[in-house]
Amino acid sequence: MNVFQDRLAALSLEEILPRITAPGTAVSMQARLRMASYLSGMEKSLGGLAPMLFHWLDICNELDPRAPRKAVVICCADHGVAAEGVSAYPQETTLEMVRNYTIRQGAAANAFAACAGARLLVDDMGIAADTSDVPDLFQTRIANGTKNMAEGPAMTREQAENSIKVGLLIADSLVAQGFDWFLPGEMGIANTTASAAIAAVACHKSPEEVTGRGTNISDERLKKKVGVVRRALQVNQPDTEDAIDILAKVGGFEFGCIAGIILGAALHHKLVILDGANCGAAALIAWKLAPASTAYTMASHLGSEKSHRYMLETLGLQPFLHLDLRLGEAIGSSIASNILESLLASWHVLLQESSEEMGRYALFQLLHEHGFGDVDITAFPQVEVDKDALVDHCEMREEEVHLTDKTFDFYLNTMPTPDKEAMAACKARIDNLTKPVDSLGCLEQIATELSGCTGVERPELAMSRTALLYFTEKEDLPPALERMMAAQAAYAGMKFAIAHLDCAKGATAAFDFGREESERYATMNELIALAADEVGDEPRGTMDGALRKALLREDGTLRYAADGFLAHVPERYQPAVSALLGAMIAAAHNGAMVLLDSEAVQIVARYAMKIVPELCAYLLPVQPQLIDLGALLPGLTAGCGLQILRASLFMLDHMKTFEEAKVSVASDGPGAKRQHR
Ligand SMILES: O=C(O)c1ccc[n+]([C@@H]2O[C@H](COP(=O)([O-])O)[C@@H](O)[C@H]2O)c1
Ligand SMILES: Cc1cc2nc[nH]c2cc1C
Repeated sequence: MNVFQDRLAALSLEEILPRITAPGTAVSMQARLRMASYLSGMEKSLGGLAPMLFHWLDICNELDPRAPRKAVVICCADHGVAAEGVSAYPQETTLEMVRNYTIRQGAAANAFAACAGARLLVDDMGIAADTSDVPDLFQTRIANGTKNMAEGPAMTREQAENSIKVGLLIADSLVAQGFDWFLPGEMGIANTTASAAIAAVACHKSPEEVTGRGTNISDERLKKKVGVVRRALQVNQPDTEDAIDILAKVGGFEFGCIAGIILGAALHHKLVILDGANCGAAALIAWKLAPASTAYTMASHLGSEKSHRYMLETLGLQPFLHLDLRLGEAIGSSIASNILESLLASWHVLLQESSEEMGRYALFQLLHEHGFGDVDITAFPQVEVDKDALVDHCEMREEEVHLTDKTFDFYLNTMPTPDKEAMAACKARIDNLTKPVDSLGCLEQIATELSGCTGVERPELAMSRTALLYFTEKEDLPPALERMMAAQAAYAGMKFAIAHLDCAKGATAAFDFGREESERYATMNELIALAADEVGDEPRGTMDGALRKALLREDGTLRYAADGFLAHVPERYQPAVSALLGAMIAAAHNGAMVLLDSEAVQIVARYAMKIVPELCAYLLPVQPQLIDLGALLPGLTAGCGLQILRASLFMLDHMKTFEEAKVSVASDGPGAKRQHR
């Protein structure tokens, strides 16, 4: 049964596709000007986030859009090629997972859609089993699974077109329900064999270059899978220039549906945040049908499937999350949506603040001079933000600071170590959550590390209280900047503390200041985020560069022994470096995990780990390890790191085990040893 059956014949792709055109750029031009005027040169500090924000403003054609309403759509289908033994799981896993999404609600898609505040829609595009008894399943089935593409076409041309039309109709329905951002995902045993074949054709690559491990299969099975992809291409000879031909011969119904959702989003000026390689394969189909559709998409992460890199290159998209994901289910896109949403919220606050500060006339003049005189700057809704409630200001004490009873030796001798038992139990549970083993990559690692720091087998979301400690020598931060940082921190759920350094007091006093403030916040927070900015009269954003130059060799290794490295730090940065050192040691000593905001903070942390090796287990570097945005605005990167960490806690909290959800476990690859029911 397909709820759209009666409407499919009336839709004509030939009529619809030419209507897809790229968004304009007028709004982002206005936004760029405003940002430049508000942040007076600091707009570069947003790194790659600003272009993402502008991208959405252009798509929706609004300078100050509302908070986005998000829909995750999981398109499910089976694949005849599963008969070739290309997956680590049996075909019935597709149906079992559909029950998991809808009835037990214990899959990754449930956890991460909740984390993103998104509505979850689960769609049957072609499961090879009866799903009539599954509640809340959107019935849009094209057929009971595709045919085995290693023996002939996976589907007919008509079925391929219909799967795209279903996606278009789903997009229409999402628009009618008021959704702004679409996050398509998929589930279907053996579908990474199909997406590899699509990538080989669309990106002009060999089967070896694009065939990955999917559900984490063994070397032996991977070899076989490469052969199956090769055979599918030889048998079918898909026409590179004909997207429908590619989809029909080596695709799957869920790929067609996602391609349709992308095309529909483009028609309605909505944003699609792409997920892993399977979404990439669908985006390639949409791109071949209507190249402008790609302008309505955004990449989230670079997944572990080999084809993903080539797909994004072909589409001209830049992923910014590096979480070693190999799952699908809109996991990367859910996290990305939170990060983009947080910037959108800060942008909104910035618009409010700055229009008050600069005066409407001055703003109007500025815009007018640049040819945007017709912008209605009075049209932005007002938000009430109590600035004082958002920011703590911490000052160094007036009297001369002495080392208190907690000496450096005291910290060194009493540093805690992570709870190995809790970590092992946490990891064993994660291995048995309903997903291919290790498929949530860094998220699994972060959750396990937090378990070690807290000594709790299953840390809860409530255990991610975070204080952002931002060390600065500046007396007066530009108000718009402070407001933006405060908004960003508030949105990420971090207590924002500005710790004012008085450099005249010297490095030892700064160390004590750092350690005391950090200790104070660590008693109330499980996480301490550490940020600092440039000091002295250097141009902005130079502390990273200065420390890199002073403390690292060309190849990125540490230049000095830990003992006395401070003497090699340029004098003006010594207080900040000392304060950071004190803060990270004191935080870890109190069992708090430390989020490292910038490259400078990371360099300090690498020296700190040489002094106190136990620190390693308590530190969470964010950029470029997890997120690659080049963002410099203090706290922004740490805030993104916190969103990633929180996502991992949603995983622990919401996901069910194979046993609990009655899902089949792996029979191949590393999962075969570690998963059981
Ligand atoms: O989209 C991805 O990047 C991705 C990477 C690895 C695995 N998957 C998921 O794993 C399943 C397909 O894996 P396989 O080994 O059965 O082809 C399917 O349900 C996908 O959602 C998805
Ligand atoms: C095997 C398996 C494959 C998946 N693909 C997306 N989610 C999944 C969950 C499981 C359990």
